[in-house]
Amino acid sequence: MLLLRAFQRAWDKPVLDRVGLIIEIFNAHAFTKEAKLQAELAALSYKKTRLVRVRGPSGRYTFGAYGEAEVVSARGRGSGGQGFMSGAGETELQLQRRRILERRNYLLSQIEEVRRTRALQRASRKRHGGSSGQGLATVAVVGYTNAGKSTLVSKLSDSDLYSDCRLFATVDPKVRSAVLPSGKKVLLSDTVGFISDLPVQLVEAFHATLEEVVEADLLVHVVDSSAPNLNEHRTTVLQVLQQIGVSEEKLQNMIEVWNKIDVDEECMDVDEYLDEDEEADEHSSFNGEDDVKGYAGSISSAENEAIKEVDNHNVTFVCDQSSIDYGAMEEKDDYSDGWLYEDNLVNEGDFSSPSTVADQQNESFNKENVVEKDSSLEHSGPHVKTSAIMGVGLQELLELVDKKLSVQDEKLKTAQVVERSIFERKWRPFRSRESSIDVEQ
Ligand SMILES: Nc1nc2c(ncn2[C@@H]2O[C@H](COP(=O)(O)OP(=O)(O)OP(=O)(O)O)[C@@H](O)[C@H]2O)c(=O)[nH]1
Ligand SMILES: [Mg+2]
Repeated sequence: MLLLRAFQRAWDKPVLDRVGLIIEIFNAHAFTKEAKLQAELAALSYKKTRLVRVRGPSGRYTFGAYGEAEVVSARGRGSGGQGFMSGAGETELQLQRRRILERRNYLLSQIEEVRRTRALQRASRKRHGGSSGQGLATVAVVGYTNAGKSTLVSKLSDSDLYSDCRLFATVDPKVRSAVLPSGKKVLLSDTVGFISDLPVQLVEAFHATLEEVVEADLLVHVVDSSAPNLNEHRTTVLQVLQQIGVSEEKLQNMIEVWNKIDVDEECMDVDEYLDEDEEADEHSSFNGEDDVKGYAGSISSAENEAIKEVDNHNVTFVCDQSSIDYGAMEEKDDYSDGWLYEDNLVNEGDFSSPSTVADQQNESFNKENVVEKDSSLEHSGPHVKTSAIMGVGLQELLELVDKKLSVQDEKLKTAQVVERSIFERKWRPFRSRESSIDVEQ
């Protein structure tokens, strides 16, 4: 934190660490009431831990987040003298904390209301969604940020969801309907992308969004197959899914989509981007300060651009689309051949018993992760290779979704029949020979 302030003073510009930057981006992309509430909550939780002593525009000392006013000194927190609000019986720091807490409680109550509304909407969708009065199954599309979830959902549902080569293009879930090859209608839920080391403030703030995932009938995990550290992305997504309470059964049943097969390397990787100056930081003269993660350190032109854009509330992720060779893709004859794979999730006997689905999938994934990136993707589970942007592999994906949902339907029907037959059986008092024996007087 000290280092951040030093940079801030030296450059006379706001300097953000990783968490701060992510929260700023969420804020900049929040348009709906729900997203705005959640982003403010995250910002507030972040601010609470970073209150420092500042001199306001009036010259009065108070506590605030650095960047709000001139930082004077962090000393004197909770002390008497100027730190006290006269007659209020609480220090300035306590006052600021109380204000944050009050606002936080208000936001939480609002978010709770949004959550209730969402639950009602979900229940209604489930009950009345289908044209025949039947409920609709929900398929949540999850994955690391920038994997291509929104592009995929748009293509599958023939709609136009916002997608962009930037961090967290989607900050609130959107539901669109799609028709499966069997003619069955389903709801596709486009969700917020995950990121490694998801700031704790964001996990809490986006809980309402994550509920969509927990409640879905089926999950589709979109992996950006062109990302240099896709293994890490994959692990992150599986871990977050477990953390938010997705059942092991649902994880086992999850379909994996290896997207962006048309490109080897497109966007600069999200983590590379965020972590780059962590590395730079290590080589800076401030080496050893461990609480600086993101944008402090030597500033490359791309990062400089990002900081400026955050400042203007127009955060952009630098991306080079020129590496995509669309012409070459169009020349290929048959895209559908070999897009669909259905290997077993875990090749029993090959691996030492991993404890969770995440472990299992990753062990399987890592085992095959040899030098060549393409082969690293083989044998990790039921998966479909797609290029969402070019509409390749979508039919295969829909077929797999169709198949998975009908298997689930069958299981559900069988379970219901078994349950009914148990409950419909009449109960008769148990009669044994002993019960007819007279008790001796
Ligand atoms: N080359 C290529 N680019 C793709 C493909 N799918 C998506 N993209 C691009 O990848 C970028 C991110 O796509 P989005 O659909 O916004 O990704 P997302 O997973 O929804 O991202 P967040 O909402 O930020 O989590 C955009 O620039 C898309 O045009 C694909 O199959 N091939
Ligand atoms: Mg998106």
